[in-house]
Amino acid sequence: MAKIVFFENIHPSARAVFARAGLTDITTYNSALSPEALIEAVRGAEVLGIRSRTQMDRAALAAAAPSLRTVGCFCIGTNQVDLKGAAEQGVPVFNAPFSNTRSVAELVIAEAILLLRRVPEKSDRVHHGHWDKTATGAYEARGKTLGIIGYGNIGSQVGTLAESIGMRVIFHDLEAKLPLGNARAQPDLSVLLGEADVLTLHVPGGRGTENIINADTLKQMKPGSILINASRGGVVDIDALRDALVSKHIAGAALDVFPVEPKSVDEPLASPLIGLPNVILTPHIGGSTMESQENIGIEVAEKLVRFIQTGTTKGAVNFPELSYEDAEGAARLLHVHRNEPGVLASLNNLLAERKLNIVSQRLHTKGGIGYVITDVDGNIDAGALEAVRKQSSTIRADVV
Ligand SMILES: NC(=O)C1=CN([C@@H]2O[C@H](COP(=O)(O)OP(=O)(O)OC[C@H]3O[C@@H](n4cnc5c(N)ncnc54)[C@H](O)[C@@H]3O)[C@@H](O)[C@H]2O)C=CC1
Ligand SMILES: O=C(O)C(=O)COP(=O)(O)O
Repeated sequence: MAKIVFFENIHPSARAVFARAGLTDITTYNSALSPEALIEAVRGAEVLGIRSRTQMDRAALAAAAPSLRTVGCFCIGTNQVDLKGAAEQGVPVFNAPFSNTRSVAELVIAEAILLLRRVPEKSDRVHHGHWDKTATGAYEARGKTLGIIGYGNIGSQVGTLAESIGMRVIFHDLEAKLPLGNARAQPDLSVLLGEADVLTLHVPGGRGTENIINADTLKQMKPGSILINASRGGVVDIDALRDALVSKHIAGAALDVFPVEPKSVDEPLASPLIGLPNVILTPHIGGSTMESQENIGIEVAEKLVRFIQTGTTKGAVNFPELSYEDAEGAARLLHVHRNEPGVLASLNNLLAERKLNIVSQRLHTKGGIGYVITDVDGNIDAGALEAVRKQSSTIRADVV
C-alpha cells in the first residue's frame, strides 16, 4: 500500500478522500520540518502532502527517491518545491489553484479598511489606557484608489470586492488580463505606484518577483499610502519598508508573509517590523479559513488519488498533462522519459517482444520530459517492468 506523508496540518478532508480510495497508510506532521528532519521523514514515501512552508528542494526530493511518485501542495503557491527537479525525477506536483483565493481577498479588503482607519494603532492605544478619539489620519475606503500588482485569481477578486465598497481599481500584470468591473490596467508600474492609496501584491513567489517593492519603488508610492502583502515574503524588501514606515512616507502596512517564516507555533517571528505602529503582522493565514482548508484537502487529495490510481496528471504544475482515467486494457504502464527521438518505438518494441498487445496509448511532452500512458491486454510482470526501467531514456516506470 502506498505510504503517504502529510506535513503542516493538512485538513482531515484529505485523509477521508484517501481512505475512500483504500489508502490509509498516512503519517501526519502538524508543522513543517527542518531540512534534516524532512529528509528523514520523506524516506520511502510514495505520496507527500505539503503546504507553503515545507521546502521540497533537491536534497529532500533525492531523499524520497526512488519511492516518491507525486507531491501535493495543499495550497496555491508551488515555489517551495524544486519543480524542475521533481519533473526530472518523474514526479508530478499538484496544487489547489482556486480554493483559498476568496479567503485571501476578504482578508486584504478587511486590512485595507483597518489600516485606512488606523485601527491597529488605535486598538493598541486603548489596550494601553489611552482614549485618543480623533479623526486625524483616518480615511474612508470609498473613493480611494486600490493598486493591485498581479491581477490573477486573487488580485482580480480583491479588485471586485474593492469596487463594491466604492474604491477605484487599477492593476499591473505582466500578462494581458481582462479587467473585471471598472478596473483599469496600468502597464506603467510607476504610474500605478504614484496613484494607489492602497497597494496590494498578488504575484507568485520566486526570482521573477523578488523585491518588487524595494527602496526605489517605495519612493514612487504615493505619500501616506498603505502597503499590503499576502503573496510571498520575498516580494518586499522588509528593511526598505521599515525605513518608509518610520519616515511616515508609508502610513501603514499589513504583512501576512515574510522572507523567513517560523516553522511551528512556538517559534517567534523575527522581523524589523515588529512593534511599528499601524502595522498588521499575521502568521501567513491569508488562505487559512475553515472553508478553504476543507476544500483544498478534498481538491488536492482527489488529484493525488487519481494520479496514483490512473496516472492522470491533469492539473500538474510541472509535468506533461495527460487526462486519461478509464483503463482500456488489463494493465496500465506509466512511463516517464527524457523527451528524445525513438522512445515510443523502443518502448512499443519491448512490449511487442513480450507479447503485450497495446490497447491504447497516449503521450504528452513538456520541456525535456515525456510521459506516456499505455494500456495493454496482458499482465505486465516484474520482468517486463524492469526491462522498461532499464531503457536508456526511462526516468521512471510504474504499473497501476
Ligand atoms: N497569504 C496566503 O495565505 C496566500 C498566498 N498566496 C500567494 O498569492 C499568489 C498569487 O495567487 P493567485 O492570484 O492565485 O495566482 P495567479 O497565478 O492566479 O496570479 C498571479 C498573477 O501575477 C502575475 N505576475 C507574475 N509575475 C508578475 C510580475 N513580476 N509583475 C506583475 N504581475 C506578475 C501573473 O501574470 C498572474 O496574473 C500565489 O502564488 C501565492 O504565492 C496564495 C494563497 C494564499
Ligand atoms: O496557498 C498558498 O500559496 C499560501 O500561501 C497558503 O499557504 P498555507 O497553505 O497557508 O501554507
